[in-house]
Parts: sequence; C-alpha cells; structure tokens
Amino acid sequence: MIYIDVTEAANKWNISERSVRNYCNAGRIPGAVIQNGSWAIPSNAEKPARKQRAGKLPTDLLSRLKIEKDAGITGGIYHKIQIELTYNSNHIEGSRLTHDETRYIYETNTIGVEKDTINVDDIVETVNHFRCIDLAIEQANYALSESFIKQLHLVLKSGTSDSRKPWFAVGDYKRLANEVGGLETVSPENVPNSMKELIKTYNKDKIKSINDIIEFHYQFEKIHPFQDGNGRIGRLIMFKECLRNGITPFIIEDDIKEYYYRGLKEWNNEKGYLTDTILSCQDRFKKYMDYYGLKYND
Ligand SMILES: Nc1ncnc2c1ncn2[C@@H]1O[C@H](COP(=O)(O)OP(=O)(O)OP(=O)(O)O)[C@@H](O)[C@H]1O
Repeated sequence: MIYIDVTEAANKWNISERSVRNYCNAGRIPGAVIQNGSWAIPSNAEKPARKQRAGKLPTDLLSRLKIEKDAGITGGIYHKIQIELTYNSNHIEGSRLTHDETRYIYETNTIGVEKDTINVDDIVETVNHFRCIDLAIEQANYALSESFIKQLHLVLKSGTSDSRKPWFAVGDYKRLANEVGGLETVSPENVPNSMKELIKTYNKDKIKSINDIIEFHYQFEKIHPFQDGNGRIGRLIMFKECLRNGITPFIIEDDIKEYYYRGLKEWNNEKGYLTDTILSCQDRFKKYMDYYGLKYND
C-alpha cells in the first residue's frame, strides 16, 4: 500500500490539513493509519463526501446509520447500536460499567460515580468502542482487510494501560502466546500468515452469507491474533460484514453469553449451537429495525 501524508491529501482534495485530520480521526478515510505519530493515508483514498442534512430518512440500515451518525441524530438506531453493542460487547469481556453508565458516557461524555471504584480502562475502552463502531459503519462497503482489522485494534486499545506495556502491540498482532477457553491459539510468529490466509479465503466470494460471517468469526477467534481485545474486534468485524452484505446485524447480549461461548467451543462438532444463538440475536435486532421503520431481507 502506498501512503501519502496529511499535507499531500489536503492539496490533492483542496481542503485544509485540519479537515484531513478530522476525517482521519472520525474514521472517514478507509485504510488511514497512524505511523510514527502522524496519519498515513492510502494514496488511492477518495475525499469523503460532505455530511448530508437529515431529511426523509432511508429505510436501509447502512444508509440510515451513516446519515444519523453524520448528522448527530440522537434517539435513532445509530444511537441505540452505539450503546447496546458497546455495553454488551464490553460486558461479555468483563467490563464492570453498567448499561446506564455506558449510556451516560455516550450521551454526555461524563460519568456519575455510582460505586466506589471504576476502572479507568473500562471507560477508555468504552469510548474507544464507540469510535470502532463508527469505523465499521464508515468502512462497511470496503472489502475486509488486515489494515482495517488492525485499525480497529488501534482505536480500541489506544490510551489503555495495556498500551503502555512494552510487550503489548497496539494496532498490531500479538507478541506473546495466548490461549482462549483453555485451548491453544496460533503462535505469534504464525499469526501474520494465518490472518492473510483467512482473509484471502474469506474474500474469495464477493457475496457473503450469515454462515460465512460466523465461520470467519470462529476462525478469527481460533487464531486470536491480538494480545487482547479479540472478542470485541471479532464481533465488530461481524457487525461490519453484516452491514456490507445487507444482512441483519446482531448484538450478542450478555444474557446469552454462555450460549455464545458454547457455540464457539462446539463449532467443529455442531455448528447449530452458534448459528442458532446468532439467529436469535438477529431476531432481537429485527425488533429494533421494525421500531425504526427499517427494512430487512433475511
Ligand atoms: N472455545 C472457544 N473457541 C474459540 N473462541 C472462543 C472460545 N471461547 C471464547 N472465544 C472467543 O474469545 C473471546 C475472548 O477471548 P479472551 O478471553 O482471550 O479475551 P480477549 O482476547 O482479551 O478479547 P476481549 O478483551 O475483547 O475479549 C470471546 O469473546 C470469544 O469471542
């Protein structure tokens, strides 16, 4: 990939450097990454379209999400997904922030102190997760790539205490071996090849089914490419890929976490456990879509 810097992008698109940086920060330039402290932008990236004003809202989910996000509309499906997906995905991984606390952080960028101790990382990762969802929406229409997956990790883990550990790679694959559910995962030296292979296989067919997305998720979790954050990154990828393929997304809610874990554990023996769990999450999501007058095809 050939990259250009912020000044070059600003000249090319005839906008200020500040606007280019704002677009990068908002995740509106697919593939833009931070290198040596400044933004590196793919040379073939297109200038982001100007924000649309809210008018008659479209009934397909991705268009609606983009409009609500860009227009800063509150109380819609975008707002709902930010809170539900962030709360549940973080909670599955042990965050102790409550649903209300997650909502306050999203809506007011403040947090009331309801308990004695709040883990700062829980707050940082919650705010970061909101931005990851934005990235998934902005880049929904691009083919899945390693650079996008690493960018999600960079955004999710930036500013956390993990990011200050010398052995922890933020926005890059793991340096130390890890396991999941007591099972071995791919060793750090083999992760780059395994990820390349996984993405190549996944991208072979242009049109994806929900089963392809679930299979990818299992394979991704088996590789466990990052030191930490694999569960949340994996679920964000599924969210993006559902949007890209016109498939109803789903939020794995905390109350069915055990079924989700069992589904992953048993995937090689019985795919029905995980598939059925995800289909029931999709049914829940369709209720949100009905409420907001959105159409779905599955
Ligand atoms: N038996 C299993 N097989 C494959 N993947 C699994 C299995 N059990 C759990 N997972 C996946 O691993 C994720 C958790 O991994 P882990 O406990 O290592 O946390 P992590 O890598 O720190 O991710 P994050 O902090 O988001 O979770 C789960 O959310 C799930 O997606």
